[in-house]
Amino acid sequence: MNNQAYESAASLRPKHNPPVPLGALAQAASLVPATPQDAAALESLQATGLSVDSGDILPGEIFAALPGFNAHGARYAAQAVQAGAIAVVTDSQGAGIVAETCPGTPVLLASDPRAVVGPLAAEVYHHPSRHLVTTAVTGTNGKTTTSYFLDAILSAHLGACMMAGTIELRVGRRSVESPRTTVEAPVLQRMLALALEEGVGAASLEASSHAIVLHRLDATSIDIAGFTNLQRDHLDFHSTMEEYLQAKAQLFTPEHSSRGVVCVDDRWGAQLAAEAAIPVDRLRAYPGQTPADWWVTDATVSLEEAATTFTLHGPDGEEIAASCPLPGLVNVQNAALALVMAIRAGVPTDTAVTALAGAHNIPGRMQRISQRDGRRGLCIVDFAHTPDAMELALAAVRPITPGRLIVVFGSDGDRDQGKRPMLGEVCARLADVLVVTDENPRSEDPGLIRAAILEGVRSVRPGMENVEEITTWRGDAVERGVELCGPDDTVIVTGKGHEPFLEAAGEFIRYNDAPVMAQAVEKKWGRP
Ligand SMILES: CC(=O)N[C@H]1[C@@H](OP(=O)(O)OP(=O)(O)OC[C@H]2O[C@@H](n3ccc(=O)[nH]c3=O)[C@H](O)[C@@H]2O)O[C@H](CO)[C@@H](O)[C@@H]1O[C@H](C)C(=O)N[C@@H](C)C(=O)N[C@H](CCC(=O)O)C(=O)O
Ligand SMILES: Nc1ncnc2c1ncn2[C@@H]1O[C@H](COP(=O)(O)OP(=O)(O)OP(=O)(O)O)[C@@H](O)[C@H]1O
Repeated sequence: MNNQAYESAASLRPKHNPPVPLGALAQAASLVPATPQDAAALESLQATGLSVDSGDILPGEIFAALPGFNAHGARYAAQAVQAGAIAVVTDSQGAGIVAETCPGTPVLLASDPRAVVGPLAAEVYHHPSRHLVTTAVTGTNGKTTTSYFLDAILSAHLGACMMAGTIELRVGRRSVESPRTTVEAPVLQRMLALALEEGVGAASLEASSHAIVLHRLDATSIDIAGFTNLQRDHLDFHSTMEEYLQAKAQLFTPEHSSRGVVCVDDRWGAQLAAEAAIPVDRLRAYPGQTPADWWVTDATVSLEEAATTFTLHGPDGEEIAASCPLPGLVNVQNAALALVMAIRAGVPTDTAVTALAGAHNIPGRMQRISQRDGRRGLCIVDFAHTPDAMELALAAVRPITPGRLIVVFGSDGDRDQGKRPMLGEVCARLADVLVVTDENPRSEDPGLIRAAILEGVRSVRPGMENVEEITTWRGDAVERGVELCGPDDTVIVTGKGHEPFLEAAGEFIRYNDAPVMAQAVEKKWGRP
C-alpha cells in the first residue's frame, strides 16, 4: 500500500480525547523514567495520544520509538519532537539515540517497547473497546469475508459497526483504504475511540498472525474471537505451521478475548479448540466426523440468486435455516462462523440470519457488478490471485453459470513467477473463455508476464481456442469480457479485488476493477 493510505489512516482520531497524566501511563505500562529529570516530567506532563510513527504525531502526543526490523524508531525521535511529541517511550538503545539527537526530551524506558504500545494506546484513548461489542477474526483464509458478514450483522443489531481489516478502515460514514490487515495498536485504539465518540456500538476486526505476534491487538478487549482455518502461508515470518498456529492461538487467551468460536474443519482448528484457554464453541462447516458444538448441513448453491443456503445446528437443538449472498462452499464456513460469533455476542438469531442474507457486495470478494436477469449476464469482481484461490473461485461460479464462464485475469510482476503458468493452466481447465491481461506488472515487462500465463494455457488448450490477449490496458480487457458475456454467461475478473491502484513501471495508477466493470456493463446493457 502506498503512503497515502497511511496518511488517511492517521486521520481517524477522536475529536476530543481527554489528556492522561504521563505518570498514569507510565504506571499502566510499567515504564521507567530514563533520568531523574524524566521522572519529574511525569508529574507535570499530560498526553493526548500516541503513535509509533513519527510522521503521524500531533502536538501533545507520545512517540513510541520501536526497535524495528530495518531501523530503530529512535532515529525518528527528533522528527516526532519537532511535530510536538512531549515524550518518547523506547528501550535503552533508543534512549541513547534520543539523548544524542534531541537532548532534553523526556524518555520512558521499556525493555520491549513494542509490547507496551498496546496497553499504552488503550490507556491514553481510555480503553474504548471495553464499551463496544468487539469481534476479531483470524485464520489463513476468510478473515475479510467473515468480518464483513459480522459488520452487516452487528450493524443490523446495533445501528452501526466499525470495521478494521484488509480492505478498509471505517468508522460511521468515513472510510479510508487500509494500510494492512491489522493496523498498529495506536491507530486501532484511536479508531475505537472515534467509534465510541460517534455512537457506533460495535467493531468488527481482522486479526493477522503478524499483528498478534507484534502486539498490535494487546489491550483490545475482544468479546468474541473467531478462527476460520489454517493453510500454508507466511512461513517466512513463522518458521513452522505449529508456530503459525500458536501465533493465532494467542488470540484465544483471556488476555485478548472473552470467548471464541473455532472452525474445526482442519486439524489445526481442532487442536486450537482443544488447547484454547477461553470458552470456545467448536463449529464444523463442512461434512465430517470431528466432534463439534455447531455444525452445518444441506449446504447448497442456488442458481437463481447466486446465494448459498445451509442449515446450522446448535448445541441446544437449534436448527437455523440461513443463506449468504456469496457463491462457493468456502463461504458457508465464513457465514456459519459469523452467525455463531454473532449469536454468542448476543445478537438475536433472526436479526443475524436476515442481516447475513443481505450482506451483499464485499468489495472485491465475489462482488456482483451485475445480476443475471434474463437480459444481462452475471458480472463479478474477485480477489483470487493464486492458483488455489483461482480454482476455488471458478469452481464457485461454475454451478451458477448455465452458459459460458469467462475469466479476465493476469498475474503480478515482481512476485512469485512460478504461479503464472499455473494460473493459465487452471483457467484453461475450468473456464470456457479466457481474456488474458495485466495485473500489477510493477517493474517487469507486462508482455513477458502474459507470455508465461499463455504458456500454461497452451499446455491445456494447444489450439488456443477462446483465448484472447489484451495488450493495451486492463480496463480494455474487463470491457472485452463484458462484451463477450451473454445472458446465461458469467464473467469474472480476478486478481485485484478491492485494490485501488494498479502498479506499473514504478507508478501507482488509480484503478479499481469494480467501477470499470460497472461502466462496461452500462455500456453494454444500459442502466438497470
Ligand atoms: C514485518 C512487520 O510486520 N513489520 C512492521 C514493523 O516494521 P519494522 O520493524 O520493519 O519498522 P522499521 O522500518 O524498522 O522502523 C522502525 C520504527 O520506526 C518507525 N518509523 C519509521 C520511519 C519513519 O519515518 N518514522 C518512524 O517513526 C516505524 O513506524 C517503526 O515503528 O513495525 C512497523 C510499525 O512499527 C510496521 O509498520 C511494520 O509492518 C510492515 C509495514 C508490514 O508490511 N507488515 C506486514 C508483514 C504485516 O503486518 N502483514 C499482516 C498480514 C499479512 C497477511 O495476512 O497477508 C498485516 O496485518 O497486514
Ligand atoms: N473459509 C475459506 N476457506 C478457504 N478459502 C477461502 C475461505 N474464504 C475465502 N476463501 C478464499 O480466499 C480468498 C480471500 O478471502 P478473504 O479475503 O475473505 O480472506 P482473508 O483471510 O481476508 O485473506 P487476505 O488476507 O488474503 O485478504 C477468497 O477469494 C476465496 O477464494
